[in-house]
Amino acid sequence: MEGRVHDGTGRIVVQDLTKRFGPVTAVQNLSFTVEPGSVTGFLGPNGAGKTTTLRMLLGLVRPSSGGTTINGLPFDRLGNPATVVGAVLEAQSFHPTRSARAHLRCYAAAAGLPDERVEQVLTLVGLTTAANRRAGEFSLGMRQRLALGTALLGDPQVLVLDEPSNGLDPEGIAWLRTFMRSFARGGRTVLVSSHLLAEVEQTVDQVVIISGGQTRYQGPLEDLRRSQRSRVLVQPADAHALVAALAEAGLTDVETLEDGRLGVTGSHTKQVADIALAAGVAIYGMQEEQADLERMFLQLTSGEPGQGQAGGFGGGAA
Ligand SMILES: Nc1ncnc2c1ncn2[C@@H]1O[C@H](COP(=O)(O)OP(=O)(O)OP(=O)(O)O)[C@@H](O)[C@H]1O
Repeated sequence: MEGRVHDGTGRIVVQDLTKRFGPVTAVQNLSFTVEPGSVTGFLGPNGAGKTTTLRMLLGLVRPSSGGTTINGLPFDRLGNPATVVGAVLEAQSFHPTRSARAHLRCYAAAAGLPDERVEQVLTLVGLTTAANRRAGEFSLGMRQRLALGTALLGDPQVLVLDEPSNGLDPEGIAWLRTFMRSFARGGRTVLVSSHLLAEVEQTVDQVVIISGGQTRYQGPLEDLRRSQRSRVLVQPADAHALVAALAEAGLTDVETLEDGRLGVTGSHTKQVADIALAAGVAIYGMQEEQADLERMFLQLTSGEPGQGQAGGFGGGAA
């Protein structure tokens, strides 16, 4: 397509990016890469610098230093950007009396796209029946769909969404999740920001976690999950005997909890039960404590700038 001058990959690269607003350093030496064919969650608490980073990526804010590229090019050299990257940022506003269809036609015309594309996009985002209604009367969920439709007009290779679940009902969230997945499955790139890991956990394959304007972790969500080792909580008749038997089997990361149970890290219920049986120790109760991703996310993001834990998890840290 005309204007699509790029390396063809759909890759997003953020390199040594820094943005200062007067005394506030919103983003500090941030580096990460977003690969095509996957949904990447861009995560961090409120004020972490997510929106500022996305605005720099989209050419809306000038970096103090460092830079960003999409398809190997900075935003202002993308030619016809609508065909490369579509974005839904926070606080989208529409002309209140203009219909959804008229709104999309307006943007399509500006990007040199035919009205036919507007009809395709209305179908894509499920707004066909509401197409002639005024955007001012739309619910928040419908406005989000319209914003997404606007972003998709140029059939972009890369989709950037800033906290898109805000204000969506469960049905809308489920729909968006399916949409993002299928978009990425076709080999395209999705970067979606959120301040809640739980919100995107079921959607994303990769995560970039930032806090205080710095990268805390970058890599597959699965690696992060794996790095959080689960624990078996066990109530034995004879704690001393079980601790000794576990140690003999190489399980030495064992602690005694306040309620008298043992917490065995790095094992699973079947292994602990087998060891107890072989040692002749009766077990009164046992339970596996699931890896708590949210707790890890909070740990990762609670550090101040300069206290990053990057490098400590899963080997994919930036
Ligand atoms: N135009 C601006 N002028 C001054 N400070 C700003 C400006 N934009 C952002 N900041 C500051 O930069 C920091 C990062 O803000 P940013 O909006 O990028 O974070 P965020 O991770 O997107 O948070 P949220 O989820 O709350 O939107 C904050 O301290 C914010 O107050």
